[in-house]
Amino acid sequence: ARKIILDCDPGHDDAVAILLALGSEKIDLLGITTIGGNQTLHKVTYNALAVLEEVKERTIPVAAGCASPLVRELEVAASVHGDTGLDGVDLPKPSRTVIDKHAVDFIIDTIMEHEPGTITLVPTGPLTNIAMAVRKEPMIVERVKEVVLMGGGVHVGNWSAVAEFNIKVDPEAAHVVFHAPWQVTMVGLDLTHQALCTPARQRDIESIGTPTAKFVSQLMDFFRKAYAQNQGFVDPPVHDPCTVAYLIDPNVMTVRKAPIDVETHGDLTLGMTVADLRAPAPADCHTQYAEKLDVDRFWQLIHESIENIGEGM
Ligand SMILES: Nc1ccc([C@@H]2N[C@H](CO)[C@@H](O)[C@H]2O)cc1
Ligand SMILES: [Ca+2]
Repeated sequence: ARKIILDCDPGHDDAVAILLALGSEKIDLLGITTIGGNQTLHKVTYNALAVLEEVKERTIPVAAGCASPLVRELEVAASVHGDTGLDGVDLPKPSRTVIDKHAVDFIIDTIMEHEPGTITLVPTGPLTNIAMAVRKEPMIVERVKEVVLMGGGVHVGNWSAVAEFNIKVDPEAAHVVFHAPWQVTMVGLDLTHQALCTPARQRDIESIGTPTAKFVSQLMDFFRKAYAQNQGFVDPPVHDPCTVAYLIDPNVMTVRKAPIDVETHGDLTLGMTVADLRAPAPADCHTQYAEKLDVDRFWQLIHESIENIGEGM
């Protein structure tokens, strides 16, 4: 199984990414690290613990990370995730708390304790924790198998005309991550906007009939309303699980190698991920982005994970 650390800011779609990972035997979720993003660090950390509690998962370590971006002030996405960061569901009270190690140290220690090339980092929020880990222990760059992140986009934005939220909240951190010489797969909005939770997909999930299925459906009810009101979508795109789906089955999406850089100064373009598509990617290109999603396969993976979770881990 693919050993991953999920660095997230739950967040409705982050919650689905957690469940997709938990329910797949192809994924060995070594730990969850949290980052201020969709909501404040305290709220998203509570949410991560509560999602695990919801499926009776009480062993996977959860480590809290950075409260705000490297340089800028934190900007949350309450318009889409609500005041709690996971509005629309009654969350169970977590029966445990975070480990006493900071997320940045958890990331570094886990990578340094495992054989080189075995750990995959899966960031689905702002990239502050990942950038801090690279700066504190540069050795992790060569030891990590790869980074598969939800963020950015090629010619598409959701937090400005051209920038995606996770990148725009902390562009300096994103710049560090995209420039470190490791393999980065950017699962951006051009891909994730294909992962729409239509009523039919939601009904298919709910038909599984377990409390977890109901929980996910309730999350989607809120997410649909928030996305319709604030982003003008008919159905909400579930961004974050696309990263985990790619690790379960790489055929679930096509990827294209291209040099990708991050705008950290522009007025109109701050946080834009700029892919250079003018020529074939150079041989040593270490960045690629996801283009086309096999939508049915994606939702099949989600369905299977929720079924596998059954009445709880
Ligand atoms: N409008 C909006 C803003 C932020 C997010 C969160 N940021 C990423 C998508 O931009 C995902 O990780 C998701 O959790 C989703 C929608
Ligand atoms: Ca997220």
